[in-house]
Amino acid sequence: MEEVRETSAWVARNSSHVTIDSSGLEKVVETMKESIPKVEWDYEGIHYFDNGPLTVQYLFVLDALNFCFWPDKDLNYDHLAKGLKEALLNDHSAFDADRLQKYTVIIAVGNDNQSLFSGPQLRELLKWPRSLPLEEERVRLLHEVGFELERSFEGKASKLVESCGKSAVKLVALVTRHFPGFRDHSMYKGHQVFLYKRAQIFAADLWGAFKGQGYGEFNDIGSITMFADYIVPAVLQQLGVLKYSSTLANAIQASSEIGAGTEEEVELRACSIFAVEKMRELLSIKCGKQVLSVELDLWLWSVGVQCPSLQHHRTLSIYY
Ligand SMILES: Nc1nc2c(c(CN[C@H]3C=C[C@H](O)[C@@H]3O)cn2[C@@H]2O[C@H](COP(=O)(O)O)[C@@H](O)[C@H]2O)c(=O)[nH]1
Repeated sequence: MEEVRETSAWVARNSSHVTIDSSGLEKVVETMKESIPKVEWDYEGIHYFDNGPLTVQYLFVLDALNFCFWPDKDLNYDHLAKGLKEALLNDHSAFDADRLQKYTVIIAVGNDNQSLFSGPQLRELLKWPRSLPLEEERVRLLHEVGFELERSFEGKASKLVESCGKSAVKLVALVTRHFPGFRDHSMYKGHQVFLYKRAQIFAADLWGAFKGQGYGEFNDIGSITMFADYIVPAVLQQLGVLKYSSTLANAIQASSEIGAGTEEEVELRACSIFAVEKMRELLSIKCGKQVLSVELDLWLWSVGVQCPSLQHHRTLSIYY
């Protein structure tokens, strides 16, 4: 993911609101000298897994919807992973490409209070009692996944993965080429910046779930960067690796929304990618330890979600 690395580095070099504190970074690396924290993929035991193509379909649907849980304070990633797992256990064809194109949202209600749309509703699939954040977008993205899988990959996410010849880089390129909803990029000070959070986490989820074998075998897993979400930047800030301008720090503290595509938002995400790359480099130079960004990400993310007081930035976005 050279373009993710390069454009994030450009943002970090030109940033106005977020900086990377090299002494903070060194301190964190110092604490990791003895042992690098290792977190098992699915340490929570919440994902569907059957070691076959249905798991690939599950992970692709999961990562198509893996964004923006915070507007509902009771909702989080676990609900999505578990809800989709349960749906699949109840009905093995729930994520068939034709079915994905039929999920609906209550957009309009008729005079008799009946939904004007038939078809199963996404929130029923997830057994969520009220509307989901960005629900219309979630339904639109499900349709896009179903439509394009049917059109180009015989309806199967496993075919998409098979066509990448064990390359995570190719997988990310193919996913972003075929599925516009995964094209996570921004304009920043006149430069196009690539972040590709959901496309990259799909490759990482395959790698983690299949333990680097079968559908999860990638010869270039080291090319994937961390996944720029809203949890890891907050953890990096808490660890003293990221420093925010006082205006940005106050906005996050006050839970004010940070607009999608603003300088602040792009910097929070891009500087996180750059900081994790630096952390990885430093671990290699100082301790001779080779770590993957994916492994650092999973550790940082698990620290963040276990800290209920963590204040993260709030952006309405379909990308993370
Ligand atoms: N950087 C990074 N971000 C991640 C994940 C995951 C889940 N990965 C699973 C795969 C295997 C593991 O066992 C994990 O269970 C979700 N997120 C992001 O977090 C946010 C949700 O937070 P909250 O609202 O508190 O649930 C939201 O932006 C979501 O997209 C990750 O791994 N890394």
